[in-house]
Amino acid sequence: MSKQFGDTPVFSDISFRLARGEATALVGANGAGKSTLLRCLMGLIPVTAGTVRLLDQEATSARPADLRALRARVGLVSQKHNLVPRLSVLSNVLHGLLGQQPGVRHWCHGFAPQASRQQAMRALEKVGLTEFAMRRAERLSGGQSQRVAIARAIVSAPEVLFADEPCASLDPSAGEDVMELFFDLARQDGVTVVFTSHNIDHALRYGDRVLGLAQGRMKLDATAASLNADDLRGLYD
Ligand SMILES: Nc1ncnc2c1ncn2[C@@H]1O[C@H](COP(=O)(O)OP(=O)(O)OP(=O)(O)O)[C@@H](O)[C@H]1O
Repeated sequence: MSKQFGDTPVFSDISFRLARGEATALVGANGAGKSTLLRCLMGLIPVTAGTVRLLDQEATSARPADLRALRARVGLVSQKHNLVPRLSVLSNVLHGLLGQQPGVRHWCHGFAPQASRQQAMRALEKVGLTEFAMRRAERLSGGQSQRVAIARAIVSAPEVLFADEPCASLDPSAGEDVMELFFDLARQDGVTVVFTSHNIDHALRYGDRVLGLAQGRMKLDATAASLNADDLRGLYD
């Protein structure tokens, strides 16, 4: 596939396959096109040429309703947690169910069906934050907020998780905790993960496979076990 904004190409003629249940690290310098590629994979923005097949469905030509159904099977963790600050932690986790069950009932925990609240509490349990369920999201630390964002991403039991620099805004220790937690949960449930990172060590440690974007091309596509840090540093030259 290829993607350009106006006349400016971001990447051209790239092609790759993601294996189910595997974690793929997407690396490359600032502006290489990692976030753009993730957004294309999720069908949030159109590709300029080529196709994206996601979970055995053609995402690029899907009708809006089919695309919505497809997105409901996918979770996203972004660099900034994007929680709604004035709402409770539990309400924020419930927002992860909006793709499957749209409507105001999943906006605020007070209106949510009991089954959904239980589902959200189970997700909070997985990230170790049940005691914070009723706390306003604005009163959490950065690390706690990112864990809530992970709970929001996994509450709908997605088959694929996309993570755009999930620990970029965290200090090294909190970042390590978030990465460990994220990958533990993904592996337990056999979820397919694609994550972007500027941390070469994380890419090699948490990725089964590494894709490297540079100069608009996929310069690297290999198993993490076959790569060393210098192979990845070459992408930043
Ligand atoms: N909506 C947009 N309109 C025009 N250009 C865009 C748009 N989004 C991204 N770009 C451009 O596309 C290129 C790739 O950006 P992208 O954010 O995908 O890179 P990245 O690899 O994720 O970078 P970083 O590591 O800094 O987050 C950049 O040159 C950026 O300016």
